[in-house]
Amino acid sequence: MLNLKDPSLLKQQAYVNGLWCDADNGETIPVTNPATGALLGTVPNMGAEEARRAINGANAAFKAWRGLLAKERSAILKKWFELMLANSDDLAAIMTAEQGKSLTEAKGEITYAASFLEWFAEEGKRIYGETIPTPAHGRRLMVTKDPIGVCAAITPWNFPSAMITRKAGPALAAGCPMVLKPAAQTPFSALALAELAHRAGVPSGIFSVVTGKASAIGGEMTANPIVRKLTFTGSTQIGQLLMRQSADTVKKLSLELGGNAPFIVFDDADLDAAVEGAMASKFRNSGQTCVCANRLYVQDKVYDAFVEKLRVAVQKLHVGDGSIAGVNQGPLIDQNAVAKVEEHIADAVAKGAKVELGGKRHALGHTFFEPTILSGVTQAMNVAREETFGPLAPVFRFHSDDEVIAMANDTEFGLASYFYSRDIGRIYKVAEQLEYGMVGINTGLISNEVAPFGGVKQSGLGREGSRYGMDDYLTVKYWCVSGI
Ligand SMILES: NC(=O)c1ccc[n+]([C@@H]2O[C@H](COP(=O)([O-])OP(=O)(O)OC[C@H]3O[C@@H](n4cnc5c(N)ncnc54)[C@H](O)[C@@H]3O)[C@@H](O)[C@H]2O)c1
Ligand SMILES: O=C[C@H](O)CS(=O)(=O)O
Repeated sequence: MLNLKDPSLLKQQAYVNGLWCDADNGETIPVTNPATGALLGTVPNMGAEEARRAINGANAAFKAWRGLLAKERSAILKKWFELMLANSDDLAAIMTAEQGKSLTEAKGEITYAASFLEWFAEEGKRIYGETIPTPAHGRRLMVTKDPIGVCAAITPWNFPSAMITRKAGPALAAGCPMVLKPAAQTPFSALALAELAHRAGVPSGIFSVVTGKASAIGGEMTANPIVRKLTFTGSTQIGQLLMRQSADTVKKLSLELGGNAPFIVFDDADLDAAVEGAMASKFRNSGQTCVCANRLYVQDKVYDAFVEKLRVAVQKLHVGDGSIAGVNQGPLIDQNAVAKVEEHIADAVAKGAKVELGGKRHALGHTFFEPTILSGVTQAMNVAREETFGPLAPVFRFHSDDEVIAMANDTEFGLASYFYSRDIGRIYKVAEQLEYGMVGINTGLISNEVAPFGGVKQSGLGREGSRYGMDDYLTVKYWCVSGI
């Protein structure tokens, strides 16, 4: 078992309407450590009935929560933020155990996750309306912004804490209750957040965590008319399903979906900086992030030098159990994830790519995989069209700016993109032509709480973080006052 400073943070029950509880039928689902396969514990295998109970509890608590002053909600969110930081070692240990990322990355995620609570604790106090110059005598026009109502959230396993607070922060700051279904692989991080929310004074029903049958819980969330907003982070495929399921009750949707990020290195780039950025973008969380560089495009004049520098850097990565000091590449989440990486490598090699480094399952076994570099990669290969979600760096060669912009945009995804150049004219031209929600220029790390995170095309709808992130939890009300 985990060696926590506060063992009470490891919860094996769901948190519904302020109470820790089991599934109605007593069923549980196991949670395992991907690095060892060891059983960490279990959580309730809940379904539609328990989800409905949480939604009803959220609805019952909504009026009082929205009735608080923004600064009163802010104080509770700030307390939650402080408790996350005060318990960051335990929260990180729980995350590393159930998700696999290194303790260093896990602690970084806790800080990142907590920053959304701090940010929206303040943003919630700045939800301004406006007056509109009247078009008619005797009338006054104005706009107020109101909390949208009960929100449902469904989150992925790769960032088990940040993907939750990036939703709960703005929702609660706006005055909305939230019912969350976390990923089955990483429920303990979500339940620890619920415990800290309780300690911070978040009232019963305002933040509930329902664990268990995804399709049953999601089915209730999408069909129940009390839920006015669904916010989802995960694959495009599931996002599309939830969008269809939400149509009958016309819910407001935030969708943070899949990516296929291009990482472009022009011949005028600082190559050492480009390699550093590629390492940060590609191998963070062992390549299991939605904004990972999925395709590395390098201009032909610097192609060989870049591949060699990248090889040197990748060789320094340390694969192992994320709880061990010095490890920076943990296991993949499951065997399906390993199979995806293997399939992308096999397909690329069969179509002419070369394995420059790695290329196979790691000697450690389980779901560990060798950090891998492929050269000679082309648009004809599956890795050019599909999100790998693993430690695979496929390097494509290109000749002209127009050619690489066309290749970079040749995808249904549009989340993150990156490029390295020191030519200001090229920087503006390329950034303006890339069809993505986010563009990293001379950097491989772009995520923070103050900037609008999100994509275009089939990478999603809406933005999270920043001042834009609050809009997704508000409705606009137009007042037309006559008889003045
Ligand atoms: N855009 C972003 O901010 C972002 C962030 C993280 C991950 N992602 C994407 O998420 C994917 C990897 O995460 P994942 O494997 O957890 O994705 P996933 O879509 O398989 O699962 C995401 C969540 O949806 C739930 N789910 C699955 N089927 C469901 C159903 N029928 N009804 C309701 N809920 C259901 C899962 O239990 C999980 O909680 C990748 O595509 C990645 O790009 C995107
Ligand atoms: O994987 C998706 C996350 O949004 C990654 S990030 O930490 O927000 O960049």
